[in-house]
Amino acid sequence: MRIGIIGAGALGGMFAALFARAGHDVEATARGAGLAAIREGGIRLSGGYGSTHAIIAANETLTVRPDLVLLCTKAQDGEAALAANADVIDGVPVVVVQNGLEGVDTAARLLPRSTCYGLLSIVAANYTEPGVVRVTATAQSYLGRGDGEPDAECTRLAAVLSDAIPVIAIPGFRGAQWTKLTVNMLNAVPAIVGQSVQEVIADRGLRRVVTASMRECVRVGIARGVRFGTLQGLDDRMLRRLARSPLRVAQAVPRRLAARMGDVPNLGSTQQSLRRGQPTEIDFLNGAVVREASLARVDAPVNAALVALVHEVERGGYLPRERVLAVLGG
Ligand SMILES: NC(=O)C1=CN([C@@H]2O[C@H](COP(=O)(O)OP(=O)(O)OC[C@H]3O[C@@H](n4cnc5c(N)ncnc54)[C@H](OP(=O)(O)O)[C@@H]3O)[C@@H](O)[C@H]2O)C=CC1
Ligand SMILES: CC(C)(CO)C(=O)C(=O)O
Repeated sequence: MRIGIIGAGALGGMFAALFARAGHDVEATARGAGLAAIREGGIRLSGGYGSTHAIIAANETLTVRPDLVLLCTKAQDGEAALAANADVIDGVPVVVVQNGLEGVDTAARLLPRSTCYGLLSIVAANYTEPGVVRVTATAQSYLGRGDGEPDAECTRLAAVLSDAIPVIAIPGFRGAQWTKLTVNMLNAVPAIVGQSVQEVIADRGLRRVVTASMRECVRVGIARGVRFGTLQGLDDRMLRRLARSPLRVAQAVPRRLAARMGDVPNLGSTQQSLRRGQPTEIDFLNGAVVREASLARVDAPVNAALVALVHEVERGGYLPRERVLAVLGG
């Protein structure tokens, strides 16, 4: 199959290399140093899905109409990247590989003739240098759209994606996006202090802040009428319990999620942007919680404070852990 990958960074580079290894015909888009490196030396993938060196076509935009497109940019770049490729891909099925709540709706709005799905991935991929990706934790990924059962096309695409990594088609995709948003409460604190997810969760004080942001995310979801999807060992019942629990009890959830990442330090995708000197996706992660809270007319002070701290780091570098502890007043 001819597969177009828009944004060959961490996850996009991983998919491009794994689809090429599986015998698909891959064209990827990238920009700047990433594009130059892929054109010159291909993509070198290592880690959880094995090592492979993929020589693939790479351009600023797709030059050939594919049978399937994966949008793998950070959320803030999705709209511009789709618009730049719209002539070639409108009408082609699109899989949006993105965190946050908005990617699939954005793609469906920009590409009215395409059927757009979202892929929720808990794989941890580090884009260590241009053209080089290391998978530090493997995991099941989840494909879907909307609120209902997966349609036949979704099931077919899940099988195609499984040529690269294990993917299942799921019902209730919107609820699963909220569960993934809750998991992504793991991203902000490591990005603020410059440590791995595992280090942050091992730190009692920082873990309390991560737990508080997760609990707040779930409370906001409940206020918005969300039924949380089942993903990465979490489900609606568990998350509702987390929303009612004191932090001392609720911290079991981030602990379990970090344990599932294994021993290889995972920076998270937000901190990786910072290390490359780029703006982060935080307005689509903790920022989404703040926006949804405002729609539900409830407060989200922990998430609002974390968004502000990540923006401060974007401007001036990592902050001491005390600044994070101060979010909970201690
Ligand atoms: N990395 C991970 O482990 C995980 C990431 N995710 C989610 O997946 C999504 C992708 O994340 P990740 O792979 O880490 O992101 P990366 O930043 O590593 O990769 C995105 C790539 O897209 C490129 N890009 C941006 N705009 C364009 C454009 N207009 N044309 C061509 N290329 C473009 C970027 O280039 P440039 O470098 O120049 O900006 C970058 O190389 C995010 O929503 C993230 O939250 C989800 C689970 C795990
Ligand atoms: C699940 C996690 C934290 C994996 O790294 C992720 O989604 C991210 O880094 O954005």
